[in-house]
Amino acid sequence: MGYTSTWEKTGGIVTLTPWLAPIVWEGTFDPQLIDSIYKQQNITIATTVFALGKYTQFLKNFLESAEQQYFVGFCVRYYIFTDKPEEIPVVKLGNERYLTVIKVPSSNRWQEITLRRMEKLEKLIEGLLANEADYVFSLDVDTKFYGHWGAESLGRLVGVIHPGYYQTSRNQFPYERRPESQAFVPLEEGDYYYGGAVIGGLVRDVLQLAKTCRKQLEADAAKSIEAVWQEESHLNKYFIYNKPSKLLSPEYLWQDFKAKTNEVKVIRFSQVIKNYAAVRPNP
Ligand SMILES: CC(=O)N[C@H]1[C@@H](OP(=O)(O)OP(=O)(O)OC[C@H]2O[C@@H](n3ccc(=O)[nH]c3=O)[C@H](O)[C@@H]2O)O[C@H](CO)[C@H](O)[C@@H]1O
Ligand SMILES: [Mn+2]
Repeated sequence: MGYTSTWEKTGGIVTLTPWLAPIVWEGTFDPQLIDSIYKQQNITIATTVFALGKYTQFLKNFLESAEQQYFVGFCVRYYIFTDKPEEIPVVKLGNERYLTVIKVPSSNRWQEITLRRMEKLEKLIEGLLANEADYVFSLDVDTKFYGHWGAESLGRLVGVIHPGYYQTSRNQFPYERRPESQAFVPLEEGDYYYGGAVIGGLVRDVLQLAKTCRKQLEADAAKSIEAVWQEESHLNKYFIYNKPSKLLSPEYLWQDFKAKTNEVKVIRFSQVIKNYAAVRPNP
């Protein structure tokens, strides 16, 4: 695909940030070409996913669809954090695809489960990932892959534009607005609103992100303050001062209940519809 055709196909869509990071949309890249470039490098992609309490029910669809769409042909190592190892489904994995289950304590607050992901990610990378993988993605489990997700998503530090806010103006972003929180963002700052469901990049860069957010979460906890969107708020703060080198468009994080729009030509990964009251341990 040539340079001109790239621009012709992207009508109406912003494909570069003001700091010249690509925003990945259908039509801006050639999936076969990019995959073939990265395949020569023999890389391993670690993928962490948390399934605590009733969220183990999402694993089967997550893993089965990932095997169809996610880094097909690459070495992928899944790390599943759970308090219920006996509920991990048996899913047939492709060649060079591995799954490790890591037992973690249960929690009766969903907010604690989501924010603890930063600490667990940090420890996992420090413990073993540094030698086992080149890139890492941390993904929500209440999701399903519907389309190709390959090497076009790789970069030093990768965030996803939240599907609910890609057409929203900055002052409407749901950043943490209380100055007491470490996640505080003033009204005149911020570039995009990123979703907490997808974080990626080189192992070293994701480690730095996880460590920083973990410390900020602890500082907040010491003051008995919890950011409005837990670790997602801290992630958004981090990305303002440590800009991602690549952004994924909402094609990489949609929501099943949302109607498809003109801009989004392909839905690759999407939050499934869930009954919050039925799956979460607390309101
Ligand atoms: C689309 C998106 O960006 N989603 C974010 C959003 O809400 P969500 O409604 O997507 O949050 P959620 O309930 O899916 O929780 C996030 C993740 O935590 C895990 N989990 C949660 C509860 C539980 O009982 N068991 C369990 O395992 C699971 O991996 C889940 O995917 O805000 C959260 C902030 O707290 C996270 O930043 C989510 O990533
Ligand atoms: Mn979710």
